[in-house]
Amino acid sequence: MLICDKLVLQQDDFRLTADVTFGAGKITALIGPSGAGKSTLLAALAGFLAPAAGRVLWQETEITALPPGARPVSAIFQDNNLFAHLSIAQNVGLGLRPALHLGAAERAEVDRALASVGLAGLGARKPAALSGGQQSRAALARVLLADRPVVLLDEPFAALGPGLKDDMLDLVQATLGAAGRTVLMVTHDPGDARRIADAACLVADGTVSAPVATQAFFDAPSAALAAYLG
Ligand SMILES: Nc1ncnc2c1ncn2[C@@H]1O[C@H](COP(=O)(O)OP(=O)(O)OP(=O)(O)O)[C@@H](O)[C@H]1O
Repeated sequence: MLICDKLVLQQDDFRLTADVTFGAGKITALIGPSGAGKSTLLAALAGFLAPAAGRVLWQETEITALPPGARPVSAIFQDNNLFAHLSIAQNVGLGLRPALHLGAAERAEVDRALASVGLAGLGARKPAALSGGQQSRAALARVLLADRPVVLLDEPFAALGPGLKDDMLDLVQATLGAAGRTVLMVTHDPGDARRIADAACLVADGTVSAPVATQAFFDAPSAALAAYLG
C-alpha cells in the first residue's frame, strides 16, 4: 500500500491535505478541478516537494525524506520527459542506469522494452523524429524498464487525440497494470478512469479524498464530484 499519513503540502498560500491509502497493484485515477493540487500530490510522492507535515509510506516503510532517485517511484509527466539530444534507445536505457553505458544484455533489455510498447526498430531515432504517440510509448518503455513498483502518470497522454489516448491507456493497463505496478494517474477525463482505473479519488477543496471503486465513484458521486462534473 502507498499511504499518505496526515500529509500536508504547502506551496505559498496553497494547502493540500491527504490522509489516504492507495491500494498496491491498483490503478487509481486522480480527478479534480484545475489547480486543486493533483500535480502537487504527485510531486510530493515523487520526492520533488517536501511535505509541511505528515508521512509517506510504501509497504510500511517510511519514504518521506528519501530523495527522488532513492524512492520506489517513477513518473511520466505531460512532456514525457525525453531528452531531445539522446536517441530513443538511450532515453529508455536511462530507466536501467543513468550513466548510459549499457552492456549487450542491457541493450537487449532496452530492445525488449521498446518492442513491448510497439517501438521495435525505432531505438536509433531522436525523440523529435517520433510522433507524439510514439514519444508517449518511449516514456512508458523507460518506466517499464526502471522497474519501480509505484508509477505516477501526470496527464502524459492529454495532448494525444482520443483514439491514440485510448491506445496508450490500454497499453498502460496491459503493461504496468498487468505487472502489478501501483499506478496513480492524473486525468481530467472521467472516460480515462472508467477505461482502466480500479479506483478513483477526488482532489478538491484542499483535500485528497479516499479512493473509491471506479464504478461506484461515478455512479454515486459525492456532492463535490457532482459539482466538478457539472
Ligand atoms: N511552485 C509553486 N509555487 C507556488 N504555488 C504553486 C507552485 N506550483 C503550483 N502551485 C499552486 O498550487 C496549486 C495546485 O497546483 P497543481 O498544479 O498541483 O494543481 P492541479 O490540480 O495539478 O491542476 P491542473 O489540473 O490545472 O494541472 C495551484 O494553486 C498552483 O497555483
